Amino acid sequence: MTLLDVQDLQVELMTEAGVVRAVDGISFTVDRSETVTLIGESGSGKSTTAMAVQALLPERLAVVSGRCVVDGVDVVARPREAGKLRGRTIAMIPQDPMTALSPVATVGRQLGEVLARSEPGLSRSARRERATDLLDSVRITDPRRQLDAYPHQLSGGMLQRVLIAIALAIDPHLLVADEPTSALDVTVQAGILDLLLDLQDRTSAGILMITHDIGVARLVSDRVHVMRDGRFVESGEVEAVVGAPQQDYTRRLLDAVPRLGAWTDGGVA
Ligand SMILES: Nc1ncnc2c1ncn2[C@@H]1O[C@H](COP(=O)(O)OP(=O)(O)OP(=O)(O)O)[C@@H](O)[C@H]1O
Repeated sequence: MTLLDVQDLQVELMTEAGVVRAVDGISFTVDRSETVTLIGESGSGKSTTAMAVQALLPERLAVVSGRCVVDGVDVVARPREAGKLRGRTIAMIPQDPMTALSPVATVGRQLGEVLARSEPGLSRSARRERATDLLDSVRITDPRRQLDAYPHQLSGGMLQRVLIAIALAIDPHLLVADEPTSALDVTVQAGILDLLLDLQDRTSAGILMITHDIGVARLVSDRVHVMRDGRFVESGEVEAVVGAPQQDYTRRLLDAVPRLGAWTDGGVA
């Protein structure tokens, strides 16, 4: 069975300026062990899609139609059941690790709270062991000591590793990663992406990756969908799309990859 099956998804957002059709009839799938990337400029509808897949759009402000089936459950038709999938089947890796954790609780406590929900039978000491193993699995050195650290004591890259450990604590089938490296220093970005791929190998999770960065897409994706104004303008295997883009928009997106040298402020028209 396909892990995530999205068919003709449409999302209209009620904004102060009126109704915006943020997602306009897109269809795609993600299987276990597969990474599918939505790539596009800011405002193209990527994050709205990621939120719709998790039934996280505010009901009063968003009209969602189409099908969005996660592990056999259509989260558009049955948003209440989607709540049960979150934190069990679906986990999210957020964009900004600096603000995603509570500043007043230690890493160990925040990881422990997730474990207490996902594995209620664990004793306190077993939870601590499991939390240590999880930090170890995201390559945090001296994990036992880091359990007692507060978020402000860790770097952005370390915090993103902690958030990945928290996501993994529930053994998710589907990971939704919305720009997981864009808030991080370039020197640690590749390490985080490499870690995600390594964990995917071990867990067979499917990944829905959201990025505006063609370098990220190229590194992690099996397939990509290029998004513009709520629609897919081009889809395919990553090497085909990046190597021989068929659409002008994709070509301009590729050309917009920052290079050393002249700075142009053109964006992608
Ligand atoms: N809270 C909001 N209020 C008003 N408009 C919104 C809101 N959220 C999204 N939109 C609009 O919906 C459309 C899709 O936005 P979305 O955030 O999904 O795009 P995106 O590709 O993820 O961009 P970004 O990378 O900047 O997050 C845009 O036209 C955007 O202006």
